[in-house]
Amino acid sequence: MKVLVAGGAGYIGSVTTEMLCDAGHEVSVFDNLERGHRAAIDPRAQFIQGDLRRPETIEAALKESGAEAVIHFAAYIEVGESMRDPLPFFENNVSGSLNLMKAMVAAGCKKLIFSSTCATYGTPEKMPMDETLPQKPESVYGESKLLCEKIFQWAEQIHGVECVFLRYFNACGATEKYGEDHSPETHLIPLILQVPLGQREKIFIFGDDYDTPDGTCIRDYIHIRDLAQAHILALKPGISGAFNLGNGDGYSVKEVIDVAREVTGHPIPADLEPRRAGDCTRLISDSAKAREILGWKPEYADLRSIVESAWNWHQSHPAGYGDRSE
Ligand SMILES: NC(=O)c1ccc[n+]([C@@H]2O[C@H](COP(=O)([O-])OP(=O)(O)OC[C@H]3O[C@@H](n4cnc5c(N)ncnc54)[C@H](O)[C@@H]3O)[C@@H](O)[C@H]2O)c1
Ligand SMILES: O=c1ccn([C@@H]2O[C@H](COP(=O)(O)OP(=O)(O)O[C@H]3O[C@H](CO)[C@@H](O)[C@H](O)[C@H]3O)[C@@H](O)[C@H]2O)c(=O)[nH]1
Repeated sequence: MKVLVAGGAGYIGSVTTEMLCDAGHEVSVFDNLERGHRAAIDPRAQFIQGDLRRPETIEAALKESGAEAVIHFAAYIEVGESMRDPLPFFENNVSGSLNLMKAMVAAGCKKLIFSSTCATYGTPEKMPMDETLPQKPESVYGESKLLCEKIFQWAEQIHGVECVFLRYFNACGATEKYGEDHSPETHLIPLILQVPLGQREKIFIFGDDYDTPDGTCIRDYIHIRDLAQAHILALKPGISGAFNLGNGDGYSVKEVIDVAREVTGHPIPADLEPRRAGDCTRLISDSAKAREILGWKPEYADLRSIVESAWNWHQSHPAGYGDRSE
C-alpha cells in the first residue's frame, strides 16, 4: 500500500516507518522536523518536509505520494508542557489534524490511523481499562487528542474516511536502528538510562505515597515494535474505531528502576521527589479488543527485554540522533 506517515521522523513514527518498509509498503514520511530527526527516517522511505499547520504542504504531500492511507503521529506530546502552554497544543494537534483530514477528503484518501492515548480517559473508573470507559481528559494534551478523535468520527460518518484510533499506554523500547530522542526528555525509561550512560547522577522518583504496593505509580509499558505492528494490522480495509494498546501488565516506577539496574549492571541511585502534578496512580490497558479485531499480539511484552532494547540503542547512540536536520 502507499502510506503517508505524518510525524514519521519522531520516536514511534520512525519504527513504524521501518516496519512498514520491511512489510513491503511504499512509504512517504511527512514531518516538519520540529521535534523529530532526519536521521530517524528509514532511507527506504521518501521524505517530504512540511507542516500540518500549513495546509498547502499536506495537500501537496498527499498528491505527491499518492497515499491510500495516512498514519498520523504528528503532534506535541508532553502533558506537562501542555499544562504550562496550552494553546500551541490546540493549534498543532487539533488544527493540524483538521488540516490533514480536509486534505485527505479533498484527495479522496479513505483511511486514517491516528495516534491517540490513554490520557483521553483521565482517571479511570475501572482497571484494567477498556475502550468503553468514559473519556474525561485531565490535561490539555489529552483533551487535544480527544478533540481530534471527535473531528475524525464525524469525517468518517459524513465523508466515509475509515478512522482508527490507537490509544497507546506507555511507549518504550527501540529497534537496532531507531530509538527515543526527545528533547527535553521527560519519559521514565530513557531518563533512568541516562544514569548508567554517565549523563545524569541519579533518577528522581516522583512520589512514593501512592496507593500501590511500593507506593510508586504503576504504568503499562508497551514496546514500540508492538505499537508499530498494530498500525500495520489496522491498515486492513474494514477496520475502524478505537483500540487500547498495552500489555496488560503494570510495573511500578521502582520496579522499572530495578529492571534497569539488572540490565545495565549499574547501581542507578534514586532519590525521592514530590508527586508530579497530573500523574494517575495506575494505568493498565485491557487490549482484548485489539487482540480480537486486529489480531494483535504483543511480542515484546517482557519489561526486561523492553529495557534491554532501549539500553542497546542508547549505548550505540549516546547523544541520540544529533542534529535534527542531518
Ligand atoms: N510516546 C508516548 O509514550 C506516547 C503515548 C501515547 C500517545 N503518543 C502519541 O504518539 C505520537 C507519536 O509520539 P512520539 O513519542 O513518537 O512523538 P515525537 O515527538 O517523537 O514525534 C512526533 C513527530 O511529529 C512531528 N510533528 C509535530 N508536529 C508537526 C506538524 N505540525 N507538522 C509536521 N510534523 C509535525 C515532529 O517533528 C516529530 O517528528 C504522538 O501523536 C503522541 O501524542 C505517544
Ligand atoms: O524522572 C521521572 C520520570 C517519570 N517518573 C514517573 O514514571 C511514570 C511514567 O512517566 P512517563 O514516562 O513520563 O510517562 P507518563 O507520564 O505515564 O506519560 C506517557 O504515557 C502516556 C500514556 O500513559 C502518554 O499519553 C504520554 O504522552 C506519555 O508521556 C510516572 O508515574 C512518572 O511520575 C518518575 O518517577 N521520574
